Amino acid sequence: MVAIELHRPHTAAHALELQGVSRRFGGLVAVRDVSFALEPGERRAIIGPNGAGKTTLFNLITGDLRPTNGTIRFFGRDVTTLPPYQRIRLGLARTYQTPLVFPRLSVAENLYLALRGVRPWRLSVRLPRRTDPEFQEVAALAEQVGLSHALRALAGALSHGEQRQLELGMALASRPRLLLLDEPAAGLSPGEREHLTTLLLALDPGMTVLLIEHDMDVAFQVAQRVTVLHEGSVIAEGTPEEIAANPIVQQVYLGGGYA
Ligand SMILES: Nc1ncnc2c1ncn2[C@@H]1O[C@H](COP(=O)(O)OP(=O)(O)OP(=O)(O)O)[C@@H](O)[C@H]1O
Repeated sequence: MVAIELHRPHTAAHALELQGVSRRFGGLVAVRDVSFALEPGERRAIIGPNGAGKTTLFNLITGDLRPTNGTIRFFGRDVTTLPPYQRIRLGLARTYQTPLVFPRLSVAENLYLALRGVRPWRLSVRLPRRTDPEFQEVAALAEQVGLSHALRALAGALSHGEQRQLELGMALASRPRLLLLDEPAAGLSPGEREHLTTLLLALDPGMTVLLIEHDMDVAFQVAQRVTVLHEGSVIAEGTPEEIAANPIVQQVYLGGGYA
């Protein structure tokens, strides 16, 4: 009997797939042979102690760094050698550890620029009027990230938590298929963290989200699966419950103190 193999890329179903990805800095291996895959719509957290390689891994996915070895695919397409802007065109968006907003512009202006950055609208810098469709989009984004009340406020005058909300809105402006969040809860008060968690849980379920997070409560609430990095390698992967109960994770990351 002749076996017929269907010609279909085996990775087509994955929103993001890393295969054997490594990155060296001289003699230091910051990321070592990392492989994992995210289903479309999946929420995944990457956790690990300081120096585990989380930021390096993020930069490899965004294209800010090139891997020394391995392959990275978005929706089945090999993007390993693509520069960041081409990955953005394929539907990638990211936020940063320190919110990247224009402090002297209003919330509406920041959101408008983010919308314009991804669409070839007219070159005018005039803000849209309330009756323009563009204004409706700005208002909808502001509402999605809980900033409807602050459309005219200067971004620089917002609280740290609100700046994170604004940055999230700016990242969502491109309607990304894959959203990377770099420590979204860093520096937030407990109340702000709770608010952010609610916003993240309300994101379009079709969008794939990968977040690096130090805050266990946020990571475990938002993510369906968690990948644990230690000294550049993946040491565990599973549901938040499995990770919280994993003795190796408790030992290396949680110091045995996590119940
Ligand atoms: N550009 C670089 N040149 C040399 N070494 C680097 C560089 N970037 C990162 N490293 C090293 O790689 C290792 C992993 O760093 P990375 O910042 O990715 O870890 P991390 O898990 O994000 O840590 P943190 O939680 O503290 O942000 C560290 O030992 C770090 O010093």
